[in-house]
Amino acid sequence: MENNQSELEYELKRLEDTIALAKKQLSYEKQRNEINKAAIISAKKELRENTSHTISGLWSSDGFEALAELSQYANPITEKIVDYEEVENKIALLEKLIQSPYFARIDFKFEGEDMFEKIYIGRSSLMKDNSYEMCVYDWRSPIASVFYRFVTGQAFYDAPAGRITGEVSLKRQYEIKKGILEYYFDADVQIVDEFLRKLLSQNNSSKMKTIVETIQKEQDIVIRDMENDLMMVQGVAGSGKTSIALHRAAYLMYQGLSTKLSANNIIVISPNTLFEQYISNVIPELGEDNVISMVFEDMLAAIIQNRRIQSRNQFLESLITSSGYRSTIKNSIEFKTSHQFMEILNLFIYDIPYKWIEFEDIYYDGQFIVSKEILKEKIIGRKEVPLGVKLKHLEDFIVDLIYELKKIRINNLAKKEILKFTELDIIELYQKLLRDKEYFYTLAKDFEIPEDMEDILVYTQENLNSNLLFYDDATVLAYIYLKIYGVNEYKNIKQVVIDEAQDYYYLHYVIFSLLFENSKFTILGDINQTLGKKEDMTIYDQIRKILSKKKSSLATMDKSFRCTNEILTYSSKFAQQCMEIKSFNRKGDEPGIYARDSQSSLNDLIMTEIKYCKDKGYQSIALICKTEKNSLSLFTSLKDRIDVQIMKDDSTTELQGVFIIPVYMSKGLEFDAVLICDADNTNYHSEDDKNLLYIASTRALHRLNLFCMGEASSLL
Ligand SMILES: Nc1ncnc2c1ncn2[C@@H]1O[C@H](COP(=O)(O)OP(=O)(O)OP(=O)(O)O)[C@@H](O)[C@H]1O
Repeated sequence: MENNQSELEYELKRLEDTIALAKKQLSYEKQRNEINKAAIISAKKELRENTSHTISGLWSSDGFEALAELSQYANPITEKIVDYEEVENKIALLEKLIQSPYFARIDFKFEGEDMFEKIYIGRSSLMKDNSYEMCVYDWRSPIASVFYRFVTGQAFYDAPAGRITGEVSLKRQYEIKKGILEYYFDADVQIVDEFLRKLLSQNNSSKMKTIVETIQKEQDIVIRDMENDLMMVQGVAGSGKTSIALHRAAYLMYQGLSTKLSANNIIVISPNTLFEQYISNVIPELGEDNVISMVFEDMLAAIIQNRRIQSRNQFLESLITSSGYRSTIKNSIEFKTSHQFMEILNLFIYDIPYKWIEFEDIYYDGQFIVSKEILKEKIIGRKEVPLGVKLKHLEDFIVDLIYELKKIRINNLAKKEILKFTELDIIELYQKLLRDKEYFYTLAKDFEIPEDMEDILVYTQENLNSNLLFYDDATVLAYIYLKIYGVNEYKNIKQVVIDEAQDYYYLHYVIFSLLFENSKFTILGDINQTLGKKEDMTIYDQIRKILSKKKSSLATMDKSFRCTNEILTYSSKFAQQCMEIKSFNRKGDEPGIYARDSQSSLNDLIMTEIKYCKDKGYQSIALICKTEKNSLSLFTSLKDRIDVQIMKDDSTTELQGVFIIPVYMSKGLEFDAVLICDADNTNYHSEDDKNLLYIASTRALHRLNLFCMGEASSLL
């Protein structure tokens, strides 16, 4: 690319000045933290010296005074530590900034002004000393949106004070590494596309990367949306949904500076641990460290407590592999997470104090305290208070009555005995609901129930007797817990980001709405990547209804950035819900289907393909099988021939080198090359299997091939 010499000199000088400014600020911040550190050490010493004799006596009669004295010394230390950590964060940002201070520039003339201003945009901002003038603007600042949304000409952006209009005369992009300007180019649409194509052609790393330099206009609109309480995205595989989700979380953090949103106010919910680990670098790389990240099953486990829960991966494995039980498993989760069953549960929960709690007259030390009628009345009234809370109040009421009459505080053992009925065993209650068939069918009489309801009841009873809570029952129990005890956690959450939206069922969304009653939501999914159930666009209407937010919007993304043209065209035939899928026009090899008569000759072929991929320099080569069972058998036959890993439910290994992975675990991830290794007709024949093939084949960035022993799947 030719650059005018004086422009180049200008840019080199600009870079030098920016780095010098950042270095100066870095040295200032480092000095500040040396002082902070010394102050913390001396304050700690003071605390030790002045309070050591009282710390041991905290439980003595003058303990309270000692505690007050202790906090008098401890509080300033806490403040200094917070200050220290803040400066440490600044230091980390400046160190990154010195390596690569900005990636773009726009020349913008504000309406009514004569001169174009040069606006440099980087991953974080840099302010000139002793002024409010920006040397580099954060990519999340309002003016930076002009870079993502406009080419040269008239442009505008929305600032807190309102819409600002103006004109763009130049858009420039830079590649700066280790403080050195490698190149820059003035961007028109074609050149930007070319730049992006080169970027997308690179080989994969084991972790997801940031996309700040190339965020597309339609992605930027979602990332910066502050209008909607519920922002939904339906995007084809590889359209950047996860990227958008994470950049949006970082953007909301930045917005939080003005809206008092703190790190604890944003939660990103991941479908599983492997995915959580895969995306774990992005938000820190965007300069934000403390966004809460949670795996959905862990949230269920936190609500239910003390019971081991079947993971979604384990659930999918059993759904996919079990031939006899398959339809029962599928119908069971579909029914138990449906609106109908939720209504049945609501009737059941309403009934609990009438039918399932045995109130008793209370005696203490032989003396009558209170009648069961009074106790029941107290529980049945005040419908707006959750049952669990009322039972707790009842407990206090009885204890107080005893104290009034007997003037003694009862000990815990006696309390437990007296108050047996105020503690509910939710699992036992749920079992009763399913065991008492007459009662169950009475509650269900107005609702549509599945034809194999009897099988589902038997299947559930068996599962509840095992020491693992199955995924569907865990969902139901979490719902009952929340309805009975109310929500005590997540009260401070203001923004919830949910990826892989198509994987959650009706009741899951009800749980989200109970947990995060006052939050705003960003929900991203792809109906073509649904596993274990049928899904179409109505899922988004359902979500809208369940979360019932004032303002909501659904954006659709139809362009895939991940796969080559050939892979995308091939994968599209597995997409069941017709929607146009555009590719980024990146070329590659045609996917091939290779069948062999014996496993050993198939393995030889797979080995040849792996060698080819390695020679091409591919960093991540995924051998995808339908199930964990198939993965294990492939692993056994290859492990002595090649360095290969296997991904299982609890794997947290980096996704690098050659690995074998069941298709449902590969969701959301991507690999340089994909080999679908069991593409025969026994494994893939149904409509559900089509979705599996869609997911597996769209994981490939550059190369996709399918292998099978015997007859190839008729779906290929
Ligand atoms: N604007 C962009 N610039 C550069 N790369 C991008 C951009 N948008 C997406 N990508 C890249 O495309 C790939 C797919 O993105 P991502 O995983 O976010 O898509 P997705 O819609 O969540 O995919 P899936 O639903 O298949 O899991 C990633 O490698 C991501 O870095």
